[in-house]
Amino acid sequence: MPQIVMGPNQTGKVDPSVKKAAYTFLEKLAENDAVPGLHIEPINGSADRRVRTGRVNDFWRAVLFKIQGQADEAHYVYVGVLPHDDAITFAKKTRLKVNPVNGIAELVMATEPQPSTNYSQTPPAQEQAEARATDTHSGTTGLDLAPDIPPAQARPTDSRPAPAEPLLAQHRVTLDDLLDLGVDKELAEAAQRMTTDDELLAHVERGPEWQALALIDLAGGKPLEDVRATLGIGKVALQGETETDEELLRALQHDASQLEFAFIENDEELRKAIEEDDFAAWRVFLHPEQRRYATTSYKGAFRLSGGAGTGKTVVLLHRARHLARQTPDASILLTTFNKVLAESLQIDLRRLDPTLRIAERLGDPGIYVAGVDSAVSSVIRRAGDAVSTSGALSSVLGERSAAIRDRTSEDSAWRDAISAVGGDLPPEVRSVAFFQAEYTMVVLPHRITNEAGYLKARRPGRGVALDRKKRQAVWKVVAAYRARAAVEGSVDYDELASVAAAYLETLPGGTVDHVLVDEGQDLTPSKWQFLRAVVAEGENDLFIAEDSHQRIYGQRVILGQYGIRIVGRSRRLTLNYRTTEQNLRYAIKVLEGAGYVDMESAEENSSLYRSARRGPEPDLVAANSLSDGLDRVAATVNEWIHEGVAPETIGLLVRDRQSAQELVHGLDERGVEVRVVDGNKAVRKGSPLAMTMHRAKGMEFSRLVLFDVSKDRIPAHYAVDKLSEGDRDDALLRERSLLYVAATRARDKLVVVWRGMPSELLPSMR
Ligand SMILES: Nc1ncnc2c1ncn2[C@@H]1O[C@H](COP(=O)(O)OP(=O)(O)OP(=O)(O)O)[C@@H](O)[C@H]1O
Repeated sequence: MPQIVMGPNQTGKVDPSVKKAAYTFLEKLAENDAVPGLHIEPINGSADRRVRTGRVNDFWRAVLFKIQGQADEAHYVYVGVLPHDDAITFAKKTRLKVNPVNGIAELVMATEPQPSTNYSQTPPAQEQAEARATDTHSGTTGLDLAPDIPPAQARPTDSRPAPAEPLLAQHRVTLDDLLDLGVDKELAEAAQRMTTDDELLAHVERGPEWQALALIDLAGGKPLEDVRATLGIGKVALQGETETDEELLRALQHDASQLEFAFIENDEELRKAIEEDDFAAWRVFLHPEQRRYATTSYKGAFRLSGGAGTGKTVVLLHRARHLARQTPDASILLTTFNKVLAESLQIDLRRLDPTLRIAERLGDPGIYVAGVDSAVSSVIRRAGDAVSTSGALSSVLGERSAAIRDRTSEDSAWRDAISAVGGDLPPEVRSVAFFQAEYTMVVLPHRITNEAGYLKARRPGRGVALDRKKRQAVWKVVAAYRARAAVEGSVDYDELASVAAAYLETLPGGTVDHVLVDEGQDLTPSKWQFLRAVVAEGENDLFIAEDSHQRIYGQRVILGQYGIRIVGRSRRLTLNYRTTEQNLRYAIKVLEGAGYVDMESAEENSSLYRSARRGPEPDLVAANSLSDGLDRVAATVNEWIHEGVAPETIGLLVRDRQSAQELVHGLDERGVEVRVVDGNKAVRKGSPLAMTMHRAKGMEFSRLVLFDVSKDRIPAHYAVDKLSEGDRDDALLRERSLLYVAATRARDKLVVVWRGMPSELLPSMR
């Protein structure tokens, strides 16, 4: 059967019915390219002898490249559907070639603009260019389909008041470097003159995807050798002037070619790739780095860090599929911070590949997707009495009844324990936040069960120094907390994770073969000890996706302290697929000025984060009052809906639940219906969504409003007041991270609204 390869799509926005017709056409082609009615025809006078058009219906034609080679069956590279005449014009001047320097496959076109057309179902060039400017997978699209963007070299660079040093020159990247890498000469020469990110982005959108990404990285200061390594660029030698079919097929398999060309495995993949456009791109087109991390075998635990939106979750999903396919009987745990995020992982896993075996129980063959607390509970349930008879329970909590009937209500239990001990407590520890941190960071991970153990415990990084007397007072509170829980037969989530870890440590081997973790920065030591114990140390045991800049819960964790040895197996993704360069720059500024440390104790760095997409600058709205702010948001949301933005892709984020209710109520009064998303409730279509910034973790929106980012709201006083200095610094860091998480949920447009004085954490205000 012929092999279909999806290429850089040239279709632009079309009706769903056209996509459906294109899918039916390709489905037939993939079965048998000799079927009459497909009309696979060469074009007279075309620039590429391999180009073909095929009949989709009376009006539309598919544009394809047929590569026969020595094989019995041909490969067809599909680059889109166009109205009949446009398809012919386009097919005549487009060419699929092998880059002679590095062997990457590229779709290239003549440079003269295409005449505009009048067909009703295809958007005018302006719209196509706009669609591309906010397109996740912008590629060679529009080398000549974007006549509205003037060629960069035609721009009057000398009209600037004071010419700045070009970006590439700032990093000592020469024209020869670019040519040696394989960048097209014209693109390279123009890129050499670019002085701003925006200018460069506008320009590189016209080149093949790999060239765009290489230039963006180089302009951002990534060393040349790293760019080569990232894209897997080496040297090749073509046999002749033009490539053979075999050389072209090999080129299509190049890591960097797979940014734009994907070998389609089955009808389902084909349907998704066609019908869902860029929303499906993550399933089909991976960055070479993403592909590497999804498929490489590692001798032990691996840590993948990367800014918000760099595709860490995408890598995890692909890696889960890769491991499952490699060893169909393997048991894989795909886990994350909570149930909501786990559910969305499971949905995306099914989208990626509906044929994957989803395990019903932890340890069964297949992929078991669960929040880490559910995975803990399932170990405890399965262990039954052994939790106690193995000594696990007492090793963590001391001697107490094995009955676990309930979950401790942590806040009130700590409050009660603190007031029971009362006056003995030094002021710097007299807060629920202190005890929660002390308990999860010191007491539980060290499995301390009595005062003597606590008196000699090491407490690195805890901020508040405690002498013997203070420790004794603190232990009294811990003992009170535990005594009450023992009576009630309750445990908190971290206690349970510690008990499950202690139980698993008594068993030989692991419960699962592989563990994949998302949002690792928010897991506590007990959860890490559990995850360490659930899989035996060895090849591909733990793969951890995390971003220390996005830690919004708990304290900073150093993985090595909990038996997770990364030792050199740690990499970072830097290309943001979600948001525009403009939104990203703004979000990164939120982080500036604060010291972040990663999960291996190294300093975090956000300076290499880049986006290949452009969009408008964020709107910063200073409202006079709450009512004025609500008026402005109502007007903005109405405007977006009027423009045709799908309501459920509009997000409104606030600091806390009460503000979410106020916002919804206020907008309702102004005739704008908004739905609050809370807890585990699924997101429904039809209305803009309001939620807390915490709840928005892991989500994304096309248009986003951060509402009431006012001085008296963020940082939230209840999160930082009454803490010791050390704990307050960390709480402030989490507030900053929360704002970063919130701002990076925006794909295309970000609006930040405050009332009166803006939050001090906002970039422009510092
Ligand atoms: N190779 C790709 N091609 C197209 N889109 C991609 C690709 N990789 C990621 N994306 C898209 O980028 C967005 C962010 O991806 P993902 O959620 O995996 O990032 P993340 O690093 O986990 O983000 P966060 O840390 O903010 O949760 C998603 O919309 C995803 O579909």
